[in-house]
Amino acid sequence: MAVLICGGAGYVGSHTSALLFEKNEELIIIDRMARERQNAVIGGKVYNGDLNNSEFLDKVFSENEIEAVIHLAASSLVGESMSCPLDYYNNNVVGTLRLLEAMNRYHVDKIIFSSTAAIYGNPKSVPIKESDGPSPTNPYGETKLAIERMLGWAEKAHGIKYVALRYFNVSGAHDSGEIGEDHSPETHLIPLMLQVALGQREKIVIFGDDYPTRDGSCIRDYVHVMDIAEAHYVALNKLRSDGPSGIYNIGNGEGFTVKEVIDTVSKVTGKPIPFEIGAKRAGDPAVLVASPILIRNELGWYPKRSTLLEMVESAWEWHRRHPQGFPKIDQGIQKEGNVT
Ligand SMILES: O=c1ccn([C@@H]2O[C@H](COP(=O)(O)OP(=O)(O)O[C@H]3O[C@H](CO)[C@H](O)[C@H](O)[C@H]3O)[C@@H](O)[C@H]2O)c(=O)[nH]1
Repeated sequence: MAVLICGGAGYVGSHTSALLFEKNEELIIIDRMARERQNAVIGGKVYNGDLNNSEFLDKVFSENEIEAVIHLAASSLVGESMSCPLDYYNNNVVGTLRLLEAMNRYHVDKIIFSSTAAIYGNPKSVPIKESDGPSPTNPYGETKLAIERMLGWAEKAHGIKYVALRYFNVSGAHDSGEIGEDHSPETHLIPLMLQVALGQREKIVIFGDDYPTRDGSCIRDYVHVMDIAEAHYVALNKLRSDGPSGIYNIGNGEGFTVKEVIDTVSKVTGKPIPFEIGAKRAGDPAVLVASPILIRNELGWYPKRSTLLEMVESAWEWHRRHPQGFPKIDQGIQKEGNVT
């Protein structure tokens, strides 16, 4: 039986797919960008399509024997969600609703869901525990919280077991240096800085320097993408062995300011990273740092590449080797494959 990975051509999705492929899992990947990003996918049967399309889901579920779903298909930019909230509800909440309906129709009863630290909003205390009340400050976080709650009700009514993984700030790349972070347009801090180091950008804008933090810039908990991929595999095996549903933080338990990230990127790349101070970004909490204790105690997962240096080195390896990101299809580099 196969594992269905929704959003398997995205940043976390492609690394999770690669890990499961290396573990000899049978994979079905669906992604609405599967054609454009086919070079991000190293194995499995790939379908190009949208979760909101129930007929498409019927095709995927009827053509394959699916044991479990790993669901990472979502719009995930905090700033964009502030200006296009309805798109976020449509892509994230409605897309997941259609997926759960399909799982229910085809009697698939296990799902690993990619949730986010954005559901906490401005935390009352750090490190943030899963038991701390959710209070999102942006529509992106609201949609992920709505989905977590939908999963809870779907379990009660339909017996669909779930693990929701609340990612903090994903960073780094696959050990091969052949898969990595490639968004268009890029908005994330570390890849933007690496573009400065590559000479593709002049400088970085720090979004606010009067937050109540040690140097005034925002603090985030960065976690390596391969550690996140591993968390999905661990969670999948927990559900396979009849473990209970659960919601877990996926972070390191340590936070770094934007200015500290600049210093690390400069050290790793050997290049200065010029910056200027800009306005705060709407919806940005000052500090997000995880308590990663619960998942360690219950699932035995902990981050193995936990230093910022390791994460930036790994991201730099990918960006250095692939300064333009994945080869684009219109550049004529196309893989043999069964993109449907
Ligand atoms: O040009 C930039 C880009 C970012 N930042 C700052 O750098 C930090 C990290 O920003 P990212 O955009 O890299 O990441 P976010 O923290 O906004 O978002 C990440 O965490 C969120 C949860 O809070 C969501 O999960 C989201 O998908 C994920 O990318 C933030 O404090 C942001 O204000 C800057 O100062 N300048």
